[in-house]
Amino acid sequence: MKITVFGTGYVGLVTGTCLADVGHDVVCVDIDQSKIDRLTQGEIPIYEPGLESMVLRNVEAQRLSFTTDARKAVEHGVLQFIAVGTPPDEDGSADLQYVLAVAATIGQYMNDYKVVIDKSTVPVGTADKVSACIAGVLAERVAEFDFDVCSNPEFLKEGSALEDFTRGARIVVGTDSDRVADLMRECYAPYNRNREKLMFMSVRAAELTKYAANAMLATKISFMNEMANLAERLGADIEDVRRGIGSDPRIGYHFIYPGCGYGGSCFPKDVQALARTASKVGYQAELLQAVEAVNKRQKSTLFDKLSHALGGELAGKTIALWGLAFKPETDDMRDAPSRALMERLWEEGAVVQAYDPEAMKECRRLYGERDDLVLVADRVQAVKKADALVVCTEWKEFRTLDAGWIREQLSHPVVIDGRNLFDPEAMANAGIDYYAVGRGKTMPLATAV
Ligand SMILES: NC(=O)c1ccc[n+]([C@@H]2O[C@H](COP(=O)([O-])OP(=O)(O)OC[C@H]3O[C@@H](n4cnc5c(N)ncnc54)[C@H](O)[C@@H]3O)[C@@H](O)[C@H]2O)c1
Ligand SMILES: O=c1ccn([C@@H]2O[C@H](COP(=O)(O)OP(=O)(O)O[C@H]3O[C@H](CO)[C@@H](O)[C@H](O)[C@H]3O)[C@@H](O)[C@H]2O)c(=O)[nH]1
Repeated sequence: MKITVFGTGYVGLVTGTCLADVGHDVVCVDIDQSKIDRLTQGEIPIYEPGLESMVLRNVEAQRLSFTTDARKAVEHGVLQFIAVGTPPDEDGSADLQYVLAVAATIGQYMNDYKVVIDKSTVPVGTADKVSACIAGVLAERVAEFDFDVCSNPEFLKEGSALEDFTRGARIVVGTDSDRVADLMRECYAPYNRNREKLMFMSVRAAELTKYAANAMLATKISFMNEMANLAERLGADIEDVRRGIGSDPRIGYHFIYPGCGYGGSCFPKDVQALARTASKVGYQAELLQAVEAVNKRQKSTLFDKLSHALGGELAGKTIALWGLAFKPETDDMRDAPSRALMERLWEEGAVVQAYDPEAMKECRRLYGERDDLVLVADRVQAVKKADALVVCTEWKEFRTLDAGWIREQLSHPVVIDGRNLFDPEAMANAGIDYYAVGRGKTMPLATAV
C-alpha cells in the first residue's frame, strides 16, 4: 500500500519503518529539514535499538524515503498517518497545533481519496477537529475530495519500540466506516497473522483508550511509589511487598516497580491532559490528579534523601549521577527524574558529574556548556572525586557495583538509588549510607510506628 507518515520522531519513524519492512511503500515527511537530511544520509536522529539497520534496509530496498516536500508526501499515500507531537499546552491540555497543521497540509494538497489516521495521542474529539480542518481547507480550494479520519493510537514504549510495534498486544482502530476498516485491515495484515489483534471501535472510544491505558499504567506506578514511601516509614522492604502482590495474577508484576517517579514524553503529559479533558466536561478526575501529585513528589525524593544524607550542605559538592535518560535503552530525557534532580542541585550550588550510555548528547543539547555540568565518558569517571552517588536510570551496566570500591571513591559514603538496584545489606556492610526507594536507610520519620 502507498503510505505517508507525518512526523519522523519516535512514533513516526518507527511506524513508517515497520510498515515499509512488511512491503508497503512508505514516504515519511517532516518539517525539520536537518532531521530529514540526516535520515536521507542514513543517520538516525534518535537512539532506538534495532531501528538503524531496519531503516537502512528499507531505504536500500526503496520502500522507505524521507522528504520535507509536503505536496509530494500527501499525493503519495492513500493512508496518511499523523504522528507529530502533542505537547502540553499552558494549562496541561494537549496542544493540537502540530496535528491541525498537518490536517491543513493534507487538505491543501489532497488529490484523491485519503484516509487520515490520528496516530498521535490526541484528546477525545480531535478526529472531528481534524475532519473540520481538512473540510475547511478543501472548501477554500473549492475542491471536492472524499476523505475519512480515523483514530489508531500507538502503544509502543521507547527502548522496545520495534518489538512493541510489530508484536504489540492490540491494534486499536476507531472508525465507523467499512471502507476505512478494510484499508486498515490491509495495512496491518502482516502484523495480524498469529491472532486477531485488530480492535475496531468508535473514534471516541479509540481516542480515550490511549489515555486510559497510560493513565492506568501511571496509576500503578504512583500507587507503588506511595506504598514504597509508606514501607520506608513502617520498616518494611518494598521489594518483598512487590513480589508479594505481583504474584497475584489479578495484580501482576508489570509496572509495579517503585522508583524516582515516571518520566518520558507520555505519562506525565497524558495524565495531565486527561485530567484537563475531564474538567472541561465538568468532571473532577481526583484519582488522576493524585497520580500526578504523587509522581511530582516522588521526583523530589532523590534530592530530599541526598540533602538529608549530606546534612543539607550541597553548595560546592560534586554529585555523581548514573543515568540521565528517563528509562534505559533510550536517549530521551523528556520529563526525566534526572532533570528535576540536576536542576535542584544547581539551585543549591552543587556540581553534577554525570554519565549515561546514550543521553549525553541530549543532555548537552538541553543544558549547554556550564561549569556545574560535567559529562564524563563512563560510570567510573562519574564517581571519581565525587562526594556522593545518585542512580537515576537502571541501565544494565549500572546493575553491578563494587561497594568497597565505591566507598573508597566517594568523599561521603552516600549512595542514593532511585531504582532499587543494589542489596541494602551489602551496602550497609561496606559502610555506605544507602538510601533506596522503600528500602535501605530511611530519613528521620515524623511519626514512628
Ligand atoms: N514517544 C513515544 O514513546 C510515544 C508512544 C506512543 C504515542 N506517542 C505519541 O505520538 C506522538 C508523537 O510522539 P513522538 O515522541 O514521536 O514525537 P517527537 O517529538 O519525537 O516527533 C514529532 C515529529 O513531528 C515533526 N513535525 C511537527 N510538525 C510537523 C508537520 N507539520 N509535518 C511533519 N512533521 C512535523 C517534528 O519535527 C518531529 O520530528 C505524540 O502525540 C505522543 O504522545 C509517543
Ligand atoms: O514499573 C515501572 C514501570 C515504569 N516506570 C517508569 O515509567 C516511565 C515510563 O516508562 P515506559 O512506560 O516503559 O516508557 P514509555 O516509552 O514512556 O511508554 C509509555 O508511554 C507510551 C507513550 O504514550 C505508551 O505508548 C507506552 O505504552 C507506555 O508504556 C519511565 O520513567 C519508567 O522509569 C516505573 O517507574 N515503574
